[in-house]
Amino acid sequence: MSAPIRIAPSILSADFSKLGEEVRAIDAAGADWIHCDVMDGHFVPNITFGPDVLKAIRPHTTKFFDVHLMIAPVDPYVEAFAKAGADLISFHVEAGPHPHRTLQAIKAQGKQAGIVLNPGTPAAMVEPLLDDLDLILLMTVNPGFGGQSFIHSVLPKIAQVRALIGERPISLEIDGGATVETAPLAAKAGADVIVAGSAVFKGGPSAYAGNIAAIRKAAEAARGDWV
Ligand SMILES: O=C(CO)[C@H](O)[C@H](O)COP(=O)(O)O
Repeated sequence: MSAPIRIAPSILSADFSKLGEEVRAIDAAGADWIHCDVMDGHFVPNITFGPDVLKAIRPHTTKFFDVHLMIAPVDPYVEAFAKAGADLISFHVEAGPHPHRTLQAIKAQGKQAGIVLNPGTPAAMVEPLLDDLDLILLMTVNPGFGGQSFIHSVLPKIAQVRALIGERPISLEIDGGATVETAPLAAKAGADVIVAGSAVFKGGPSAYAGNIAAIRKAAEAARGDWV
């Protein structure tokens, strides 16, 4: 039996002038997780927010905070993001030479841990880490900006990672360019968590519930029976 598809709106596409309100709106609209994109202007060519902003929005929802660190180095900031309210912290395997050490640091904070692979990074990079992971995030755009187009050549890697996961309780998330057209392709290949920014936030708050429901319906209809 496959896990249900979860939709994780990326607040990168929210109105930053009223983030608390936006988080409440996507919670009410049916978001499963809240995806928080942290960018440092060094690992990726954009800057978003740090632990203080995460802490400020945390009281606005009880939903699962899925914190995606696009930063290097990672280890000096793990504790701050954990204390700010992250439920899961993911980081890029490309961000440093000691991913296993970083996973241990996240687990030591009592949080779930995830590893992220850029589109150009092979599936095999997750293999030595499988027993320590709660989530694998495959980027379907090059990280740094919302509103980019889904990179279709990542689809075979989604299937490869799904096969590597086997029966382990690891979520397989995709991030970037997810729409009602592309989310089903990812779900069919093996993804069970869909991050979507522009496709959720387009049209303003009155459209959020419809946008989330449409992505969920399309992905659920296409998903594979992986486990
Ligand atoms: O991590 C990200 C970019 O690095 C974003 O989460 C991602 O791009 C989502 O935005 P969109 O759905 O608009 O592509």
